[in-house]
Amino acid sequence: MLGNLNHVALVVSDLKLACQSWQNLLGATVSEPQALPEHGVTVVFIDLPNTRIELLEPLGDGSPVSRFLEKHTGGGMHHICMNVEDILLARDELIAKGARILGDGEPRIGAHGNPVLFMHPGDFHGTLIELEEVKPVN
Ligand SMILES: CC[C@H](C(=O)O)C(=O)SCCNC(=O)CCNC(=O)[C@H](O)C(C)(C)COP(=O)(O)OP(=O)(O)OC[C@H]1O[C@@H](n2cnc3c(N)ncnc32)[C@H](O)[C@@H]1OP(=O)(O)O
Ligand SMILES: [Co+2]
Repeated sequence: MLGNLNHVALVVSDLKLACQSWQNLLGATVSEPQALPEHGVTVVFIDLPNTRIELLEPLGDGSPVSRFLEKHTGGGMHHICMNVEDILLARDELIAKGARILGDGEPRIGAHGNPVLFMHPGDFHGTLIELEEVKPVN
């Protein structure tokens, strides 16, 4: 089922300051901030040779990362995202095996314009997992 690591997501309390740290200390190239009100976050991506880092800041009331930030003052690692070729097939297989899909169970469009789903961290030993549908190029 699993493809490449798509991104590792870090929640930060101040996106502008976090971008400056990654740029100035690590020489990272940081994308322009993208507001995703439907997901309650503002996001930037940092491209690495083999994957991406996603920096997340809460956006609006009821952001899914607000409570995380309250518990982890200053921020921290929030989720990992892996590619799947067919997200509905992956979802149905996971449900059949007893795993819980967050939200209403339907994929939503993520930051890259692809369908995404989140799995309950309780089913993965305390790690929040995102799956993103990425079709193979050939
Ligand atoms: C899609 C756009 C973009 C992209 O990549 O394209 C993004 O990635 S947006 C990312 C933000 N969106 C989400 O995270 C959506 C899925 N998340 C959720 O639905 C919630 O955050 C949820 C259910 C994981 C937690 O909700 P909430 O914080 O309101 O609940 P609790 O604080 O009560 O937490 C319940 C339980 O889960 C543990 N928890 C929470 N967050 C994490 C985490 N990031 N990693 C590991 N575990 C986490 C929390 O500690 C609680 O555990 P418990 O044992 O019950 O105390
Ligand atoms: Co993500």
